[in-house]
Amino acid sequence: MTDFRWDKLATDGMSRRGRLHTAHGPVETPAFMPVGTAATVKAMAPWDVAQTGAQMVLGNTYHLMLRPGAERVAKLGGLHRFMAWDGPILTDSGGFQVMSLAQLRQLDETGVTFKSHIDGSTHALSPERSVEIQDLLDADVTMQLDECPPAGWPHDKVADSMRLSLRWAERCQRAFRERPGYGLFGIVQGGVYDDLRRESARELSAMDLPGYAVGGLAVGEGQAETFRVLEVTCPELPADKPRYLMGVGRPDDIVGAVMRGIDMFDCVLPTRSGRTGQAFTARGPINLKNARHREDTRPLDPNCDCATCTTFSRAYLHHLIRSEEMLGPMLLSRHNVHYYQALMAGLRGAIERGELTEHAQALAEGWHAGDI
Ligand SMILES: Nc1ccc2nc(N)nc(O)c2c1
Ligand SMILES: [Zn+2]
Repeated sequence: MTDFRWDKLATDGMSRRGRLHTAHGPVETPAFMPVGTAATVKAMAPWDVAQTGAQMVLGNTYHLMLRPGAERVAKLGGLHRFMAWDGPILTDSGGFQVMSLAQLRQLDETGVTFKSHIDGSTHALSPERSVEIQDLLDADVTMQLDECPPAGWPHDKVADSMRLSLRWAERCQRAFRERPGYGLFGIVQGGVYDDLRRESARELSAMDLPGYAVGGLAVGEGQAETFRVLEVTCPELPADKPRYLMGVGRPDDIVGAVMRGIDMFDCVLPTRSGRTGQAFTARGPINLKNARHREDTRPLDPNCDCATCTTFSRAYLHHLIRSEEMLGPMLLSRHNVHYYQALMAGLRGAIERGELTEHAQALAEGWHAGDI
């Protein structure tokens, strides 16, 4: 059984090309993890997800503890067998989802209690219970339970929240069941306050965890602030451990974050926007709902070799989305996740060649050129 570790293979400025080794296989970094919230990457079968080149997917403690239940998933053989994904899985710890989805939630030192958004039943999530749930799910990467302060909170409230998350990190580390190939990641908090970000990163670094996430971003602060926080935070994290920016983002967000030292990403954007007809292409995003596509026989993205782009015309995709046919979200989700994986593969190659700056420039020119 392999030990959980991240190998740094090359660097280019602040960016790194690496490889994460987990119980369920390797992950080339920089990596994008499609979000599989309720044990499915929405509208995609696991073989579709694998075909995009994705190696690791994300699951959610919050959703799975409510339905079908963590003990039930364990009884059914764990999340890998349940959803037929035999690659690595990272699960978020639930705190963020509770604050954004649950009703009547109460957060205090012990953890968070809340009512299910599904049936109103009451649940409690402590650092220990969150780690236990992620163990029951058999997640390769467990995320600490944390609090994600909403954008706009004042310094003193963010400081209290960040220090609570640090105490929860300690409790998660004590509760985590060490076994080869599995790791617990800490989550840096601190809002947009440099001093708090540095304190959180330094305290978590001292815990010598196998990986570090940067949380509390992608909450509406805007790209410039996101990048500024990364410029403050990443240098405070161990150079030989993977860094995961949670909930990010658009393609240009990802490129900028890789250039500032981030190795792992997850975001609902490629799947969620795919379901509404938005497609990411080398010439920027396009919306297939737009009437201009209704007789366009060209592929979605001539630079893309995915099954959607090599089989169907924009006219057909426009028809599917307009008709609200199930195949529309399926085909666009596949293309978008494929596009994100191709973006990551391009970034990995550019870092290996020491050409990330030029590569990022070329990508930005394409996106700004706009659709033809
Ligand atoms: N933008 C995000 C997305 C997911 C998060 N998950 C956790 N656990 N913590 C955060 O701060 C997050 C932020
Ligand atoms: Zn495509």
